[in-house]
Amino acid sequence: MQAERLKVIEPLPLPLHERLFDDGEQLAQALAKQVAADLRGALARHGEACIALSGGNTPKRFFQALSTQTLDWARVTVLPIDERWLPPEHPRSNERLLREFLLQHNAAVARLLPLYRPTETPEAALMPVLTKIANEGLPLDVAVLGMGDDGHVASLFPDLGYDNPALREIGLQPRGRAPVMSIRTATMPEPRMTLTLSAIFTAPALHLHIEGEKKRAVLDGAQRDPRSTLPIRSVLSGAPVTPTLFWSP
Ligand SMILES: O=C(O)[C@H](O)[C@@H](O)[C@H](O)[C@H](O)COP(=O)(O)O
Repeated sequence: MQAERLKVIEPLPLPLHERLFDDGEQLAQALAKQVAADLRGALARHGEACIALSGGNTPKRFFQALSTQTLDWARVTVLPIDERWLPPEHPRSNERLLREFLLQHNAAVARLLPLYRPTETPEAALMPVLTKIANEGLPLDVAVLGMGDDGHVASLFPDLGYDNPALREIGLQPRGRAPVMSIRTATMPEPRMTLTLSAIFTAPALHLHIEGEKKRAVLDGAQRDPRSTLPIRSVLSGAPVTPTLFWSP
């Protein structure tokens, strides 16, 4: 009798809608149009809209394109998805990034809900920030996530919880966890405040804005490997809606 041949079944990649562009400028224009449509839909449905946006370098062109979109920005609330614990005038501040690149032109009248407070540490400001975000910023209507080369999203880094596994639960569990947490990581120069996936996943419109081959390879690996522990894998596996990837080389 022929020995039974065990067929190795490759795990299916996690679901992800994909919109691919030739360059960052085309991506920025398309993402701005999509997000503007998402915001108009939220405004039509419930008279206001709340959007959470990642910081870093990638989103600058997108923010500039979004700032000129026509919609009722006065009824839009903007949150940084995370914040480096630095004053808003610091060049690395995500609040500064939003004020300089998004809250201009048509979007100048939008309301910003910053995560930063002038306290020595993010832990000292956690409860007032968490309360304000929970009461005035959630649920989200739109969230746009970036990703680091190491597969981090927001300020949820791969070493999250290395010294306290409970932190990994708080940050990466898809629901039922605190919406905001303070983060310390060996890979970044300053402590952070970040939305958790519990908060990010309240957005019915969830977009990933990722550029470059290196990040694409990290994303593909996390999408296909069920053993991946990268935070981006937690986004793809836990999101209640299928995210849309906006990618260019
Ligand atoms: O504060 C931050 O750094 C961001 O919120 C972070 O999550 C960002 O999306 C990635 O680090 C990618 O950053 P770049 O776009 O600069 O590569």
